[in-house]
Amino acid sequence: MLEKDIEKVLITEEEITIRSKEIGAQLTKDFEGKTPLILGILRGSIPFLAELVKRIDIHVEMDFMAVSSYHGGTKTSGEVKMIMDLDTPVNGRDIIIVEDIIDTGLTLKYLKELLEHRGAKVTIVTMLDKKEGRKVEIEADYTGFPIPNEFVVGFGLDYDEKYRNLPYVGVLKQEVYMG
Ligand SMILES: O=P(O)(O)OC[C@H]1O[C@H](OP(=O)(O)OP(=O)(O)O)[C@H](O)[C@@H]1O
Ligand SMILES: Nc1nc2[nH]cnc2c(=O)[nH]1
Repeated sequence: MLEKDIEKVLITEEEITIRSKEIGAQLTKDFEGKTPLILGILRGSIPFLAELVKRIDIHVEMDFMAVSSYHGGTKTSGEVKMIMDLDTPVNGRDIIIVEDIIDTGLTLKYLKELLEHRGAKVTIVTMLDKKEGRKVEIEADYTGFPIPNEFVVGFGLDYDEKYRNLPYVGVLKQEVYMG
């Protein structure tokens, strides 16, 4: 049903599962002896975060923040707005931010600076990295897949709040934006 709106699949469910296992194994090694706080950025990160945490074989805690830089459609407003802050104290903690995508970098730069200012040690994991979209300098420590500069949906990523539930990452047909 939803598939009829998809022009092409960029990353399959199987590829995401395999890559999540690899990143989870790497995080297990790199954070051995620690209990990092896995920080999911709502809403887009949820499907990837759910996939990833199952592959991390050390104790972790989980919390969530909501920020927004995209206000509908495919365009960014350029500013980041705090929608829901953390209540866990973060001073001195290892925080692993989990994101669905880095594009301009504005969201993660804002979050990283905010959490570091509060005394946390921040590590960034992103499922997708659209390097050509960057407006500010920020890099992920662990990346699932680099992708070209195209607007993508699925596996958490939305177009007007829809398509987040697609089990893969894809590009919509042009007519979907016009209709
Ligand atoms: O690097 P940037 O250009 O800042 O873009 C990346 C951000 O944009 C999307 O979030 P959005 O604000 O659309 O919220 P959502 O997760 O609820 O869809 C995505 O989930 C990232 O958080
Ligand atoms: N859904 C979606 N959100 C984004 N936020 C930044 N880039 C993208 C993108 O390609 N798709």
